[in-house]
Amino acid sequence: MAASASELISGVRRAVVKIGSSLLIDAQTGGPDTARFEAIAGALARWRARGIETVLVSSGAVALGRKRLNLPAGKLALDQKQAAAAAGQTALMMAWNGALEPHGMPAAQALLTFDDMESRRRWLNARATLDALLAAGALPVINENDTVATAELRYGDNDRLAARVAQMCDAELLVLLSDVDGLYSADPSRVPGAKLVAHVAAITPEIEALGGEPGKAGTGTGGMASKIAAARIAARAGIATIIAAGAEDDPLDRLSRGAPHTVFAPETSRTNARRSWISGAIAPRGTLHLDDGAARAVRSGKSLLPAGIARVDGEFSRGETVALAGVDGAVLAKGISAYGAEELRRIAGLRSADIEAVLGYRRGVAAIHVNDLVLEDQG
Ligand SMILES: Nc1ncnc2c1ncn2[C@@H]1O[C@H](COP(=O)(O)OP(=O)(O)O)[C@@H](O)[C@H]1O
Ligand SMILES: N[C@@H](CCC(=O)OP(=O)(O)O)C(=O)O
Repeated sequence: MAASASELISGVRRAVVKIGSSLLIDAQTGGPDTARFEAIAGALARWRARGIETVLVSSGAVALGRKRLNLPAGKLALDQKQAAAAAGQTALMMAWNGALEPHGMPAAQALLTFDDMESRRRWLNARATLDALLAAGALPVINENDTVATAELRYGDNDRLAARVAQMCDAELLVLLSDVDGLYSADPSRVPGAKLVAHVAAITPEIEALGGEPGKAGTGTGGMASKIAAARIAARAGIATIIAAGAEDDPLDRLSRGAPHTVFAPETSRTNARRSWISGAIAPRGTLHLDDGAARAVRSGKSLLPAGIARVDGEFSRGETVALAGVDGAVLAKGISAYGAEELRRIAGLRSADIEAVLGYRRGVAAIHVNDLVLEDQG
């Protein structure tokens, strides 16, 4: 049986909620729709009270900036769009600050580029920052850094960015709030009688065809095609996606009470997705030679501590995939190193408590966290 939204939500610890421009802009004034910001902030606060941490991905900068800079309606040139994003982003964050502050959730802006998401090292940095923000009780509010993004290297829609953020911060659920309450058999704004698709088990070409032309929608840029593309990224990473209407008093709580929506099921588990990513690493950039105790610990499902590393071969940065070899030289696992090769050479053989004294900082207790390790026979 397919899991309903309420079942999915009840098991979630961390989620990414993306909200589209069409919901946040007051159609009359072109400015922020304050009531909508407040409604979403309240919904996020109630999720937090239920123990669900959320990262918000908010569009709206270009639309708000267009108004602030008195730019014409219609398609903007790239440089105009970038200028609009710069002027609109401050208005967007002022609106989120005003809405979130009364709930004791400081809004923390993070502007990400395509490069941040696709380069492993920057990805790890961004992930660490988001973790730290959530641990400190802040609400990360993410947008694409449109002002510096180049035409070729940008998502352009926040749906796919949100899916990558969900993957990055190890969320179990991605919620795309829009002006439509799900995926329909045809664009409901044009085809009366179009039917809601409640559950998508697999993103087939027939499902993709329902997305229609990307970028045809009004205030938003992505349209349904980019939401389906986002759901696909999430599904492959083991994350469920829900598309639902955001124009309600509590759009998140309503989902638990059976409001209409579309669920896209994950294609795999999050652990399997991470494992296939690690074991698919074509050429590990280095080898960590372990002592017997460490090899036994890794085989029995524990993290690798620096204490058990006897030698480090190769040159690699933190976040890159390395092989783990036993005393006999045979590779027993692969994993994503939390430290670069140079750092590991300095802390190999040390107790975790001594890492900071040697490096001046500590990235983590483990050299490779168990979640980032795949035994050879599991690959
Ligand atoms: N098959 C479909 N089902 C639902 N909506 C669709 C479909 N095809 C196109 N759309 C359009 O996509 C719009 C949502 O995309 P968009 O305006 O970009 O939203 P957002 O600003 O939330 O990202 C809907 O309002 C609808 O007009
Ligand atoms: N970074 C852009 C996002 C544009 C975008 O994806 O819009 P939408 O389709 O409404 O989510 C902005 O803030 O305007």
